[in-house]
Amino acid sequence: MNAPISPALNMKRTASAPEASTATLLPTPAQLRQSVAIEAALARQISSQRKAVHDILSGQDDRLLVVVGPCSIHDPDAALEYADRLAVLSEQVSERLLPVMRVYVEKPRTTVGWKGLAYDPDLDGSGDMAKGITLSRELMHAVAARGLPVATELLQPMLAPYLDDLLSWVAIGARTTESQLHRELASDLAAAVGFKNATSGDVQIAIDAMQAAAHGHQRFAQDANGRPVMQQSAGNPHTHVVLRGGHGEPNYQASHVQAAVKALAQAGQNPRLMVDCSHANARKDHRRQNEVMLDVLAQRQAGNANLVALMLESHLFEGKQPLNPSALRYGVSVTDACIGWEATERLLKTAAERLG
Ligand SMILES: O=C[C@H](O)[C@H](O)COP(=O)(O)O
Ligand SMILES: C=C(OP(=O)(O)O)C(=O)O
Repeated sequence: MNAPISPALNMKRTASAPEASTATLLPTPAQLRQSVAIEAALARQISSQRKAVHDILSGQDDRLLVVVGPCSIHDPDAALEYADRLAVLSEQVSERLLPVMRVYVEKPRTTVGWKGLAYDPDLDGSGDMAKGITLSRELMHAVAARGLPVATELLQPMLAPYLDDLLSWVAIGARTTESQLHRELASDLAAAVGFKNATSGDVQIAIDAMQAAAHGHQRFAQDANGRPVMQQSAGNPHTHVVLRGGHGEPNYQASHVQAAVKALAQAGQNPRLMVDCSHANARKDHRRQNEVMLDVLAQRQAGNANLVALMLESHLFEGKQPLNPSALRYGVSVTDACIGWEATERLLKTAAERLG
């Protein structure tokens, strides 16, 4: 397939879709957890990295949590080159920052579009999900094995048991924070969860989500062998708001942060939060992530201790490209535009210096 994924192509696919729906069996979570197993030492590393994230969110560790990496993964080799570089940089800034790598294998779409490595690893609409979830788990394992904590957005609750033992931080995205299913899922995770404000800019839904996720829930789930179960979750006390702007308007400035912190305090929730330097906070222009980050650092230097975390969308090379499988540039995003590696390195070193 040579054509990029475009609305026209998606319409063509819909037109040629089979009249009756079809089903293809996938491996169970237990099968995949066995074939891509976590060794005891890696399990200990992930457990201590989760605790480090929890400690930042509770104010016991005053480092800055930085969730950084590609908008989406479409090429595991490029992702691993990125991980190698980030692992070296992490060592250099670890006194003041805790970098966590974005390994995003599912993408929520505003309408239609490529939905990520887990859904379509061959980037051609063939939808080889068995390969997609295997590659996703292998990649997360390889990133963790390089010593990096792994972050992802969990979108399809059924995918969580394939991946969640590898995760140190989880996003519930702007399009799903209000969803009861995603709040229930968050209540059952060991990793910390950041709830994004809505695409409209509504922050209250993220605060409501924190409240809902802190509770135990009885929820429909599948066990490791894929059987349906009634799962009783314990509730997740390690959640926070992510300010990502809304409807093209930023919400990272001091007045927005102050308003969010006040609303969190009124709801009796953790006031420590993350600013996403990308998305509507950057008005969808990746180059603006720089100014968002510098503003947030200045707020923190001015004494706002509730700004404990940042998110950056960054890849090996700057910008984005159309998803054309036969003409892809290596290390460039196929979803939202990202800053390149040099800018990423500069920003993380600047943050470490300013918070030193
Ligand atoms: O972070 C990525 C995108 O902003 C999100 O997946 C929505 O993408 P879309 O509006 O291109 O569908
Ligand atoms: C989809 C993302 O963000 P949001 O939910 O804020 O749009 C993302 O961070 O990749």
